[in-house]
Order: sequence, then structure tokens, then C-alpha cells
Amino acid sequence: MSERAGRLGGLLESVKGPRDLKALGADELPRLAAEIRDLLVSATARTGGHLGPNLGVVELTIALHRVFDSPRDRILWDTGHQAYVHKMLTGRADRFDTLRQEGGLSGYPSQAESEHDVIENSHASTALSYADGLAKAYRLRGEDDRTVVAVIGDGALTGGMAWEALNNIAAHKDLPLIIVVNDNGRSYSPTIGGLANHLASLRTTQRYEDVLEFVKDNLNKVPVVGAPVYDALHGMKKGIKDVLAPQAMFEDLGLKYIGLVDGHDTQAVEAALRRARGFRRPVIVHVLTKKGFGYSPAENHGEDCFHSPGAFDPLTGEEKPKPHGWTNVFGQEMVRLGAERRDIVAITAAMLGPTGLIPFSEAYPDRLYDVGIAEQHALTSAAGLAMGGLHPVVAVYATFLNRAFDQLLMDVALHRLPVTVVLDRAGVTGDDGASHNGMWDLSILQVIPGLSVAVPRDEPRLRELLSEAVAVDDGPTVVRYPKGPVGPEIEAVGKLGEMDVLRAGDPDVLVVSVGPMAEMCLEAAAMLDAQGISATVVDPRWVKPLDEALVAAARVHKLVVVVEDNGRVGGVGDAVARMLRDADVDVPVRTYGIPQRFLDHAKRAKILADIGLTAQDIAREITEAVAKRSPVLENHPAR
Ligand SMILES: Cc1ncc(C[n+]2csc(CCOP(=O)(O)OP(=O)(O)O)c2C)c(N)n1
Ligand SMILES: CC(=O)[C@@H](O)[C@H](O)COP(=O)(O)O
Ligand SMILES: [Mg+2]
Repeated sequence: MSERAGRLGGLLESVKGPRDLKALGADELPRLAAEIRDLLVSATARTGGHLGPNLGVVELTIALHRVFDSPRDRILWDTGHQAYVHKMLTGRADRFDTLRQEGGLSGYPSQAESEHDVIENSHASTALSYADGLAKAYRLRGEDDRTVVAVIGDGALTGGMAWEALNNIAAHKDLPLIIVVNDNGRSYSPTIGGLANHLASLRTTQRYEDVLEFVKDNLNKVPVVGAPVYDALHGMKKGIKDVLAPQAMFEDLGLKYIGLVDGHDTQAVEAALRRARGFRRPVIVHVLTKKGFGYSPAENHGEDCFHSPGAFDPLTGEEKPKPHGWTNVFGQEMVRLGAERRDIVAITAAMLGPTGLIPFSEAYPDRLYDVGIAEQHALTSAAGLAMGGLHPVVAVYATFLNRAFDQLLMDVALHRLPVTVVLDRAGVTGDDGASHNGMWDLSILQVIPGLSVAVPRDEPRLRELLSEAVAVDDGPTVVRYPKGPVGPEIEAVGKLGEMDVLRAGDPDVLVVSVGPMAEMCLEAAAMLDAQGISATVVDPRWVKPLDEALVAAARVHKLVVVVEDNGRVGGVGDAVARMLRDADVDVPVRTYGIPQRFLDHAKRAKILADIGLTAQDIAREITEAVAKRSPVLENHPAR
């Protein structure tokens, strides 16, 4: 891989859009692919990003944009993490060194960036449903010349939504809709489940195909013996293919199936796509690719083929460590708890490594369930496990809990089941853009009866609160923590009810600090001192249900401030305000959190500064509020 400072190769520089791409000769495409791979590696080496998935779709993306006419035809990317090549070929190669930087290219499709981009949501398994709707709309509007193409990975295909969509698509034989299954056999780690086994068996069949091709090419040269032997082999192949191939599965659903296609042979992919386009009806094009293809550090990168590395050395592939402290502490604690409690089992939704459960899976392989990208199934399967006498711990990213809200509410909480949900990447995550911030969980969890929520402020509290959560046996519990390194340990100086007092002040301002906001709140309190304002800082540890001791404490303060790394609407601050209102405590409550809007990608610290979630901002706002005795802080962005 040639080291380059993000300079474009000549061919790639000449491609300003699909029209230029179509003008290239087939003999130029290998060089274009090499230039694209060069840029993928050099750019993500600096910024981090989804290198593995994008290296795997270089030839596929070239073929897609040579066969179809985007944006007239719509090309949808499921999850969107593999759309870097699509961006390069639709006029953004010259900006690719701004990937995932504030104000630069998003790591996912972005309608604001290009008319070629459609789905901005990075939550998996949605593309087929979008495609179903788009194709129906074009048909109803008489725009029959348009084709909708959805590219979905084998991992995303394990998501339930994808099968809901397939069921509907199969019912409409006249929809010009092409589903490209990008099958690299991996999600983060190897894709799991019956479907994955099916697809994996095909890859075996593919080798079988290759053998048969070889036989056919060579055996026919032996006129007498050859033919019967080849026919016998062919008969065997057909038998295998019928039994194993999802061709049967998809065709039984009423979908045309074209496969297996070598996803790194641009011309083969182009031919398959042209054939599929000709059907003018739903077609599956099953493409075999390799995650990380063409860059050996990615191809050989253990568990995840460089799915989403941080910055790394492009020459060696050596990654700069990503400090996932919270995740590692959780992983260690799970191994300890697993030894103490044989009823504890763990569930991941295709995120074994990223949620820190690899140590648990190694220690207790028969007590770890990877359900694929299937959060809804994860929660209700956990309900079943709990009904069966176990205590499941379901580890998901906070943003993906949204997917399984009804399952948590109705399948788990309604039955008062002992399930613990651990939410990693809670709060502002930043780089991954709007749909990856964990900013809704503390709001949606407020409405679930009988469910308790803990938010640890540091490592000791994470260990304590996880133990407390798995000890609860009459209802669900949730523990949530952010992405990245754990902050400093902050010891309590006293107790207020069950809450930790982190700083005892005179009764001016009562600051309720939610989890890791503690460090910021203590900093703000120190700044308030300089203004002659005394602040008491408490950490509830459990934010649902809230500690009744808050009521008495609030009564004697002039202002109650709640600071949380969650959306302001419906979060802990609103819960505190409601509790005080219900107790007729007439003290103003002000919440500092994430404003109710979708946040553009940027570094976490920058986003927190932009929304005013910093010690300086909070101290200044409180000072003004106390001074004016009018605590209405309408203009604060974090309000
Ligand atoms: C609902 C949801 N759960 C989990 C994730 C995290 N995630 C992002 S990409 C990925 C793997 C996707 O695998 P696949 O669809 O096969 O694409 P590939 O990376 O192999 O190209 C996962 C689990 C997600 N984006 N959305
Ligand atoms: C696309 C997706 O959902 C994941 O790949 C995500 O980008 C990973 O985030 P982390 O890097 O925080 O694990
Ligand atoms: Mg995959």
C-alpha cells in the first residue's frame, strides 16, 4: 500500500461522478480499485473508520455505479458504514481526508453531502424496508424506469426488519427492486445463526462450483468417459445446491436469485447486476466478498478484519489503542460475577468484542449467546432465559436499545423478570454521527414500570452497581456508561439517603450529578465558590427510582440543577422536576443535558462544548440564575 498524504490517484481524480466512471474501460478498473484502496487506507489511518467493510466493497461499488444511474436509480446502503467508496465515486474523493472530522464528510451517507445519498441512519437492517417503500412509490408515480438497489450485509440480514421487508417485497412481483447481499461471512465477528450457516455452506459450494468448472473444462476433452462422469458430478452439485443454497430459500419466497457472484470481479458483478436489472421484479444478487480485501493487515486482523479501527500505521496496520476503559471494566466484572453466579448468562447482538464480552465468552462459552444483529430478539430471548431461572445480562450500545423498547417494556418488565441490560456508548459518542449518540435511553426508560436504572460515575461504582443490578430478582435493571476511558475515581464525602454526597455546601444550589458528569459538576461547584455561591453535589447512583431524600434536600435549596449526558427531554432532570412538583416543593429545577436535536458528527469534547455541557457553561448559567433569582435559563443550548 503506497503511503500517500490523501493525494488521489490519477484515475480516481478523474472520476467526478458516475458518468466519468461509466466512461472508463474495463481494463482501467483494476487500477481504479487500487487507487480507491490506497485512499481508504491512507484516510482511515489518520481518522479511524470502517476500513474493513469498505475494502470489501470496492469492486461491488464500482459495478453498481457503472450499471445503475444514480440518483435516478436509488442505491441504498444498509447500516451505511460501507459507503466510503460510494462517496469517492460520487464526487467526494477530493474531500475524503475530512472523513468523520467536524464539518467534513460524515462516516455514513448524508443527504446534505450528495443527491446520491439516501439513508443516514446507521442502525442496521433497515435498507430493504426503505427499498420496499421507494419502489412502491416510484411504481405509484408511474416512474417505472427507476430501479431501487439495496445493498445489505450478511450481518444486517440477521436483523428481523430485513425479513419483514423480504416478506413484503416478495408479495410484489412487479417491483423493480434489486437486493444485493454483500456476503463476507462477518458482522463484527463471524456472522452467526442458521442463515449464516446457510450462506457459509454456499461458500463451500462455491468451491465445489470451482471444482466442477475445472472438471467440466477438462473432462469434456475425454469424449466417452468424460460426459457420464461430468453428468454424475453435475447431478451431485445440483443436489447439494438445492439442499444448501439459499437460492431455494429465496426462490421459495418468490424472489429471483442470482448467485454466487465473486464480489471482487467487477465484470462478473456488472454482468449479474445487468441481468438482475432486466428482470424488472425483485431479485436477490448474492455476492461473495472478503472484509478487508486487498490490505493484508485488515484481511488478517483477527476477530473483526479492521471493522472500525481507530487511527493506525498504514504500513504495518498497527493500531493506536482505543481506550475503551468502561467496556473493559464491565468485561472484567462479568467474568468475576460469572464465577460467583452460575445463573448469570450474557447476550450480545453481534457486538461481542465492542461490548467487552470476549473474556466472558472465553471463560463461560456455554453461557454467552450472540444473537446476531437482533436486539429485539435479544431482549425477549432474555425474558425466556429469566423465566427459565437464569439472570441474563444483555449488552448493547445505548442507541440500539431504541430497537428493543417494546420487548423491554412488555416482554421483560411486564413480567417483572430479572434481566439486566448494560448500555455501552451511552451519552454523546460523536464520531459516528447523529444515530450513534446514546442520548435517548434515560428518557425512554423513565416510562417503564418496575425497571431500575443505575449510572456509575467511575470504575468502583460500575463494579458496585453491576453487582447490585444482577442481585435484583423482581424486575429489570439497567446500567449505562459512556464510550472511552473511565475518568478519575471520585469518593463520596457523605450520604444523602442512598445517594452519594460528593461535595457538601451551604443550601444555595443542589446539583444532582448523573454518573460520569460528576467530574464536571465538581469543577462547576468550585467555580461557583469563587462567585460566593455554595453548591452541594450529589450522585444518585440509581436514577430510577429516584431517592426520596431528594425532596427534603431540595426544600432547603434555592435552585436544583441536574446534569446528565442524555437528551434533556424526559430524562433524569424531568424526573426530578416531576418528583419535586408532586411533593409540592417550590424550588426551580434546571436540567443541563443534550438538546433535542440530531447532532452532527464531531469529537465528543467539541460537541459537549457546543451544547454548553461544560463546567464553565454550567457555572456561568447558575451564577446568572442565582443572581437574577430568575432561574429561567431559556437561552442555554443545553436547555
Ligand atoms: C441495530 C444495530 N445493531 C448493531 C449495529 C452495530 N454494527 C454496525 S456494522 C455491524 C456489522 C454489520 O455486518 P454486515 O451487515 O455483514 O456488514 P459488513 O460490516 O460485514 O460489511 C454491526 C453489528 C448497528 N449498526 N445497528
Ligand atoms: C456502524 C456501527 O454501528 C459500528 O461499527 C460503530 O461504528 C462502532 O462504534 P465503536 O467504534 O464505538 O465501537
Ligand atoms: Mg458482513
